[in-house]
Amino acid sequence: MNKNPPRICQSGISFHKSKGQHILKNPGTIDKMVLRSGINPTDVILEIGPGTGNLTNKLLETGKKVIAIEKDPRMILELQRRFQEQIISRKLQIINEDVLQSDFPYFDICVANIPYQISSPLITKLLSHTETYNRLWAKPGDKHYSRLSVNTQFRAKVSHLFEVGRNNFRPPPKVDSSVVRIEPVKSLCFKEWDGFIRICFSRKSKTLGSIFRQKSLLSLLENNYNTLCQIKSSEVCPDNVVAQVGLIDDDDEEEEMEIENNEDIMMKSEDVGVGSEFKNKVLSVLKRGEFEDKRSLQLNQKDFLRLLSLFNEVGIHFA
Ligand SMILES: C[S@@+](CC[C@H](N)C(=O)[O-])C[C@H]1O[C@@H](n2cnc3c(N)ncnc32)[C@H](O)[C@@H]1O
Repeated sequence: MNKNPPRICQSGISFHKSKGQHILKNPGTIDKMVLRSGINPTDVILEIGPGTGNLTNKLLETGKKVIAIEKDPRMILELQRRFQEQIISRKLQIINEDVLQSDFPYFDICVANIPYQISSPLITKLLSHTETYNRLWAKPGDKHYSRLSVNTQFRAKVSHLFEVGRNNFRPPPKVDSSVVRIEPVKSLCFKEWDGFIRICFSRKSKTLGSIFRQKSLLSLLENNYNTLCQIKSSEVCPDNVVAQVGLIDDDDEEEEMEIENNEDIMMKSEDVGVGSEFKNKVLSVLKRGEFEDKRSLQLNQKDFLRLLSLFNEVGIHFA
């Protein structure tokens, strides 16, 4: 006999715990989730696992476009029955797929009551990372703190919003839940940020003063600087030229890179010798921000942003 029989709960559909089908039955919790998710006026919303559509309904009430990915065909039929009008007016798009196997459509914000079984791979997929959480959220001073931590926290801000007790679900799961907001940060050019962070973490144990004194690095930065100055004076489209002098390849796998040994960087750096004027410019930025004697392992997100903007202020760029 089946010890864990499915229970009939809504519109004649039996919910399977094995598929993570715990339907939110408390309208207050749904309202609060939508309210606190911080949806912007132009956002396209992605909902993962809409089930019978209780959260979908509230999301549609915001007037935004909703794209819902659901694996269970029985739920799809129910959604099609419940939201005929919104499907016709293209306010709701339903995709009948396993979210872990499907390519994400374009979306600005993801609001979902996600199935517990897939929460880890799903969040990993959402953040496009495969690393462990320790490394993702490590802070300065933690043993896991690395270029990866800084880059992930650059891309996403994570905050805990509120708790939802297990009795708000039908059937109730074994544990209470948390509503968490994972907010991708879009403001800065990631390529430039990543180029800069790679350099800062190239020799973790060294001070920034010693890293930025390396001839190969100074020569590379000076080449970039001169090219940008030429672009400015001749009004050539900067994007094209900056791409040609791109500092460092996008290789997220390498956590630590020794600049001295990195042929990739050396190859891109034409050995033109470093003018002392340029070297002074770089060192004066470090001095101005009091970064010369600091090590990357001690710095947080704000410190890195401040140093990058000090470099940018004097025309030094990293992408
Ligand atoms: C926790 S229920 C949430 C239902 C509804 N959104 C609510 O708030 O009441 C999770 C839903 O995710 C669906 N689901 C489970 N695994 C999935 C997967 N791999 N891809 C897409 N949907 C999945 C289940 O069928 C179920 O409808």
